[in-house]
Amino acid sequence: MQYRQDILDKDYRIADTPIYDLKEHYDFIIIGGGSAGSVMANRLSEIYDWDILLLEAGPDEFSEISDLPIMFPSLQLSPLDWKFKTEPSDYYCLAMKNYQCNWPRAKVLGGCSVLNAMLYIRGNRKDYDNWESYGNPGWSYKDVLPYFKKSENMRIPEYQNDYYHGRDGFLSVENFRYHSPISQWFLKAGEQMGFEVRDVNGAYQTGFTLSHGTLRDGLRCSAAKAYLRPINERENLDVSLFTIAEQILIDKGSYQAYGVDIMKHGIKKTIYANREIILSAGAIQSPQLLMLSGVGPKDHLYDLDIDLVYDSPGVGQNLQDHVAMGGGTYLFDAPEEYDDMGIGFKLNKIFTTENVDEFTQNARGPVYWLPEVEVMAFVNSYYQNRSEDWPDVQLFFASYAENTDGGVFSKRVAGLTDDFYTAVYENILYKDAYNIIPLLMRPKSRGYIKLQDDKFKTPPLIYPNYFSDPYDLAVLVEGAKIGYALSQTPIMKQYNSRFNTLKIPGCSNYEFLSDDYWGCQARHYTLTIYHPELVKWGLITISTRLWTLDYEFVVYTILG
Ligand SMILES: Cc1cc2nc3c(=O)[nH]c(=O)nc-3n(C[C@H](O)[C@H](O)[C@H](O)COP(=O)(O)OP(=O)(O)OC[C@H]3O[C@@H](n4cnc5c(N)ncnc54)[C@H](O)[C@@H]3O)c2cc1C
Repeated sequence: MQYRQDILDKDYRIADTPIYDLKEHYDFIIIGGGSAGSVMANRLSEIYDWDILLLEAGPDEFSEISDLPIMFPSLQLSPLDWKFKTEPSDYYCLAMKNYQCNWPRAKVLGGCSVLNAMLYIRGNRKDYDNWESYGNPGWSYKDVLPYFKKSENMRIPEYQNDYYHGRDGFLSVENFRYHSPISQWFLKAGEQMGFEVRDVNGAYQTGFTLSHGTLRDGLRCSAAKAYLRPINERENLDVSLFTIAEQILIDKGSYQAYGVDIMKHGIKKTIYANREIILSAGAIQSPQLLMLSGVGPKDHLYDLDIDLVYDSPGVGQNLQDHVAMGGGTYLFDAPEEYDDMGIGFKLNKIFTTENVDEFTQNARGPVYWLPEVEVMAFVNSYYQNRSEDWPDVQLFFASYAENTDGGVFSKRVAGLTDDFYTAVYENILYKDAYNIIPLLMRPKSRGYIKLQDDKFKTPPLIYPNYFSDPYDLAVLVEGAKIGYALSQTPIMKQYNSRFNTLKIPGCSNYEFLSDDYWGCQARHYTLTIYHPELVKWGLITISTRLWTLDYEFVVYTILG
């Protein structure tokens, strides 16, 4: 890394405020220095008169790895991951060890933006408009678009002057610097199926695109890099790393949150807020901390001997996720001009001294590659009104598959069992292959989160209840079939594209590639696309009673 001082970024790193330098009072205390917390710290500290404290349980990011797009999956299950797992199920995650899916969540300044796939994707126009129609002024598409533009530093030349994009924001957006030629096949295949190749963050969402990334000069642009490093000299902002907020202190009479008990390097301290406490500890730990602080379903808190502050049955409920189906592996014959290393991702082809030199000395090459999602598409399943631009399925196209990495990334992060991997991939190890992964845009199934005990360090119990609404499985199957149809387009057939015929163990009694087979595959190779959320927008204006949030995301009192 001595050649890449830009990655070390020494002058702009965030200094950790030692515990003995923390003040007793701040105007605002932000719990969780992830994507949301980093933005809040930046925006609030624009007001010089306000003192801000940002609390983050993890360290600063280890940029040597996290900055490199090719290393995307490697930080999962590392010390920067809380390493959550779903509770065992007999209906989904069946190909995973102990029937539990991994649910990575980052423990680092910048939060999940430090270990995410860097894909820059906005929500659909109609979703925002629906939120507003449920009684949440300020959340329509026309209202949120200016904020997307304000936050964005669009660096893709053709979009820089586009109405839908901004150039002056903190978060830079670029194309990935390296692509496999297969990415062009995917785009062509989309066109051959009648889709447009377009900016899916622009006027219309339905269509195909090369993935846009939250990248700066080809490297990851985490929320910490985007929003915190540029303001590292603001004197009214303290950032306390390695700091766990263990409890939010709430006055039982006024329901006003007034302080936070923290633990840093084994030392406890209470810090008080003059104005607001902002809870941005992510989708899992925000409800966990609320319940530990006495706000949650009263029976559950009673069972765990947690002192009830406010009976709020909605806390931990309404859990939903963009669930996906893994295992959409298609083999193909690489054109003759490519040697036996093929043209997609192969583990032994990437980590070579040549590629490392190319990266360190010329800032080029496969280190700048995100093979997992080279291209993405938003499409309508059979269940969705196709005249509307409101797709219900997203497809990820990877110039890589579980067999091409020898299981080093994919098997490990998904938690696939050895038996599953052996049955489905061992006979095709390192053969040219690509993946198509369908995921749901608007799942109907709802899960929940519960505490195991009254301690923050004990992971909460996560029940995603994937496919508890059968509609979700039906839509996902349709998404897989659209992916399959794409594999049969003339451009893909030109390379003898064919589905991996090694059957999923547990699904062999179903006719191969029938709807039942696809459904069985989804229930075995169930994948989180890492987007859990719990906010119930329909109730948001009264949700200060349920959730401590209102539509302005003010979190400082329970009753609004
Ligand atoms: C593997 C992966 C891939 C993803 N890919 C994409 C993608 O390509 N594109 C995309 O848009 N989204 C992606 N996401 C989702 C996206 O990154 C998250 O939705 C987003 O980062 C969540 O932001 P947040 O601020 O709500 O939570 P987080 O970013 O999770 O931040 C919460 C922070 O709070 C800290 N914290 C928790 N509890 C406490 C406590 N008690 N005290 C102090 N600190 C605490 C945590 O350590 C963490 O840093 C991905 C997520 C993952 C995990």
